[in-house]
Amino acid sequence: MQAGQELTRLRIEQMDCPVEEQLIRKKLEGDAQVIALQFHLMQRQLDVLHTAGYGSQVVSAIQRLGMDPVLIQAGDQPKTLKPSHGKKTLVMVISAVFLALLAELGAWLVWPSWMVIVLSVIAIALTGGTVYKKGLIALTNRNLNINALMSIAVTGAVLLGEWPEAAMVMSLFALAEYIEARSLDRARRAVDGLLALAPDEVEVFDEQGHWHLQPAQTVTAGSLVKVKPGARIGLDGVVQAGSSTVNQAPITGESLPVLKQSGDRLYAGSINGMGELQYRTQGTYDESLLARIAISVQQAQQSKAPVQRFVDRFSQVYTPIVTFGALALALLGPWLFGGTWLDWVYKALVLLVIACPCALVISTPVAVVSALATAAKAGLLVKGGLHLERARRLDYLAVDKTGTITAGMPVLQDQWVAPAYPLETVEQMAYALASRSDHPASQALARSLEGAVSALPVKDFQAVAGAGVMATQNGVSWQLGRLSWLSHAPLSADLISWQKTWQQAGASFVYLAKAQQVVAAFAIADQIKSGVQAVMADLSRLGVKVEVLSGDNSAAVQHVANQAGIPLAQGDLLPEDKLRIITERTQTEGFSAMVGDGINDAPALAKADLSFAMGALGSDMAIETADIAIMNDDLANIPYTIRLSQRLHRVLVQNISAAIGIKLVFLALAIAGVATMWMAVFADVGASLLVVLNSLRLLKSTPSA
Ligand SMILES: Nc1ncnc2c1ncn2[C@@H]1O[C@H](COP(=O)(O)OP(=O)(O)OP(=O)(O)O)[C@@H](O)[C@H]1O
Ligand SMILES: [Zn+2]
Repeated sequence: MQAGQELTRLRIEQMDCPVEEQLIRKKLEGDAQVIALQFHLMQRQLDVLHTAGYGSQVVSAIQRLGMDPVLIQAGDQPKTLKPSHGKKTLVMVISAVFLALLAELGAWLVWPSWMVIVLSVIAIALTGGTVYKKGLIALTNRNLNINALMSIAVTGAVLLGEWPEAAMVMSLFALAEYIEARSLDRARRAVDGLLALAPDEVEVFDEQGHWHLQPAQTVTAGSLVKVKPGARIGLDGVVQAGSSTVNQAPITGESLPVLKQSGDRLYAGSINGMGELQYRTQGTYDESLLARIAISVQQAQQSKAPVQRFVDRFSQVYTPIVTFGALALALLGPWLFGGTWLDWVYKALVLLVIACPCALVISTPVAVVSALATAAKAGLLVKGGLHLERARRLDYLAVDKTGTITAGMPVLQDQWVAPAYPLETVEQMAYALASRSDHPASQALARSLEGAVSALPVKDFQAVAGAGVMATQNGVSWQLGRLSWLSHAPLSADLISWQKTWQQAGASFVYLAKAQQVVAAFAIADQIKSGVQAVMADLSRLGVKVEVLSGDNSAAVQHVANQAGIPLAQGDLLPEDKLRIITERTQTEGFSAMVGDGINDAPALAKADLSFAMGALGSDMAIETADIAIMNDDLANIPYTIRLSQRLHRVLVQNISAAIGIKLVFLALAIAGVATMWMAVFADVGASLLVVLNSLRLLKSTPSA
């Protein structure tokens, strides 16, 4: 935000349909003081960036649209919203439909006309209030939304003396709106449920030595927090005392509880098992993984899928054309085709009802949000509807080795030390460098040396992505990492033969150099993750070509690729090599994706058409760079994403064809003069309902392999 600007966040209960979004957009977008608008329809939230001090004018502008914006204070948690339509509304709507039916029956049985009129008037009165109010506001803002169209249609029918028709239109519309609102609530709650996982209060140890309850939002980093058996964990932290199995499914999607003991990490939103735990918080609530996920999911809902953008453009053209057509029909119909003027006005009204693009407009966001919620439940953090919609197009997938195909927990196998060189110095220096890095290779060394040696004090520590780590001691430089980075001197015959032996076993190597001279080498071996072969077979069934791109030595990479059943593999790649290869593949192999876990993958991830990050629990890089973060480290989530994307696409196509198809059929019927007005309403709201319910299918059932 720049100086002189202000952000106002509003919760607007009435803003539950794209129709209202349009209304607000029209009102505020022309305003020079309003800099940017961000709609979160599913949360019924609007963020307005405006010049400082203009907030109250924004609020009153929205109030003039007949809505009640409520200010959201910083730090307010996204809360589950009350369903927008209660039992009372349902009773009213059902009575209205019943009365309207009775009026239709009465008209058919030729009851006295006053009886038919009274029944109709009551039905309209029961349901028409809000429709007329919203419709009038829309009309005065020169907007033809569904409420405006319905108001005109019902008024027109009354003026034509078609009382039962008018009652039927109004009550059917109200009924459908009711069901639609309830269905939307369901999709909304699925997302809200994800966001409202952390408890509001946690038990914190204070300076006076007491435990007391405190809002999770106000707990500072480094506090000691206690969590009771069965309770939700409120903040990210590290276990200090106690042991318990913790269900991390809400964060990672993995269904089995994980044992947590002293030193293990805990994540806000997960559920404690049978033991009591005390943990030290790492960061504040807003810095927790859960809060960051919540932000991503919210942002994901805003980035529009291509289909949605098409729909937006379509409806911008479609509604004015049909509305204009209706007007033309009413005015010119009697002249051109004969018939009474009233007949043609009626036809025009039917056309107006059909003109509503509602079904089309809501068909995509509900589907996308439902799919996002389902993905999140499976431990997939998708950063935008766009990515989910495109995943089905995957032709090529580059995978890195360490941490993606392998477990990323290598173990030291053997070490080689230059003849006559003091072993103790090697070990102490290796430990000093390795213990400062979180690269899997360094971690393997650090683990094996931990406790056995003490680290030498070093200065100027530095990590070079895809190469290694370095530092100085007494002015001499020490390096730990890949060979090509730390030395160009020829290797001794002894080291070469030692290397050969371990290369055949598929080991990876890390070298230690003093002033660019190799003084030691370490062979480490990592295990391939279980189930990788099955995932690869699955991917090839889905028509995806897989290739390993790794920074590790080619022999080790080939070894792992063979085990995993991946035919293509390249090793010895620098981060910029990975980037170059991905750039080429996006041109030659079609839609190209990349999955990786380290900072050495970041440039390539950013370049790929679609990027997955593994092990999001470990590295921030994953959440920041990748389009889709796989929280639970499970590669099977990639074919899962492709299938979910295919389902999403099917639903979107079904929705759009149903919405347009139904409209076209009734358009034809209306022009032929066969469609009555309530049939048109049925078609419009029926289509809306159909697409909403169809979209909600994405909330259920997981796509199976
Ligand atoms: N921090 C580090 N500590 C020790 N060695 C490192 C470090 N960073 C890189 N290396 C060395 O450089 C090589 C390449 O590292 P890079 O991170 O690019 O790939 P990788 O993790 O081995 O494999 P992948 O690309 O499959 O994840 C490693 O195999 C290792 O030998
Ligand atoms: Zn509609």
